[in-house]
Amino acid sequence: MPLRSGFVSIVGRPNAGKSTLLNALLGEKIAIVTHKPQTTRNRILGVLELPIRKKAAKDPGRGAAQVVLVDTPGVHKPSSHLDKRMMQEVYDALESRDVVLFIVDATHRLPAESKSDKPFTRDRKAMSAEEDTFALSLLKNVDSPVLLVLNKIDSVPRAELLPLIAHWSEKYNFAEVIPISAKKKDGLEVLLDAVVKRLPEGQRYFPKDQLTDQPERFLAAELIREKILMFTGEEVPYASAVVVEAWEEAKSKTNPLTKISAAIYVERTGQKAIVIGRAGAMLKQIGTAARKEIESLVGTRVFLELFVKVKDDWRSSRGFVEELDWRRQLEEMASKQADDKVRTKDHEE
Ligand SMILES: Nc1nc2c(ncn2[C@@H]2O[C@H](COP(=O)(O)OP(=O)(O)OP(=O)(O)O)[C@@H](O)[C@H]2O)c(=O)[nH]1
Repeated sequence: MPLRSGFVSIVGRPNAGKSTLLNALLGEKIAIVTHKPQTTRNRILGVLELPIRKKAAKDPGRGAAQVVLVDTPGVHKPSSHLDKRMMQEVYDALESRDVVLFIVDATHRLPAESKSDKPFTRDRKAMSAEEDTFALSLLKNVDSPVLLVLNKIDSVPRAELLPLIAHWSEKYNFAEVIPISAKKKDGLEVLLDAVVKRLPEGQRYFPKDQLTDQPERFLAAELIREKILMFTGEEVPYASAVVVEAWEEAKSKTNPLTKISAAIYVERTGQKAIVIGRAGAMLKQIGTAARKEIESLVGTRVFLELFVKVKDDWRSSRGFVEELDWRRQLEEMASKQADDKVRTKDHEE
């Protein structure tokens, strides 16, 4: 059976569980996850290699496939430059895709239910018709099949799923509806079957053993940002950005140590004080938690140095927001390396 391959974009409102789904499908953490909305800022590719699954009694089997998953920032109406950049990442991810997964949080109550006197718990917010309509509007020009993925079914009584499916199916002609729990890894095989059968036959886009297009250096920055999101409150998570400024590979083979130095940018001095904490306690907590995860990512001990810098209103600065884009940082690093090589050559001549 020939290989199937293609790009599959995961889109949906903030907090729907897109990054959790990406990590669950890959079996590795390549995207950070928090309970705070708008955690993901850039689109991230995850490459999933699927071997053949042989036919069995009740299983029609599945051919081999390479599924390139594209995680995207949550769909929201942009206000700052950062928001606009995040939404551009969503638009880019929707262009010429083979399949789109539109993921919704099944714990959100239907608008009709919201009017009832059932009390809402923190985890069961009402749907916002306006935000959902905005998210759906992005699918207007999508030619590829769109699957509706109802996530978080572990937290919703089964009986509540049918009205939810009816509600969404009225709004868009989804190719299929698939209930899952990304957190509990429930329904993922059914989802993959539905995806793979819609992919064209073709070559691999990435080498067989490549997991993501995002280099370790940038995932490390994301892991630091994840800890800031986890440990700080109020506006600080949204006003923070992390840039790895230096990365020194381990030299010793016997007891390898990777040295990393990263800057945490915030928008105001008050936020800087929060990130540093009393006697540096908060920064230490962020650093220790991030270091542990980076160590398991790179497979060596890690020395992590963190600095906190204030950049007034950086989210509204187009230039700075562009600089944060890791694809752009990568290009700049490559061109600097090329310049350095030329300079060394000049020197030798
Ligand atoms: N109960 C339950 N919670 C889930 C499930 N999937 C994700 N979550 C939780 O939902 C929250 C948001 O998950 P993310 O994966 O960061 O969501 P996202 O859509 O990538 O969010 P943004 O980056 O804001 O767009 C986290 O607290 C997850 O643990 C699920 O299947 N069940």
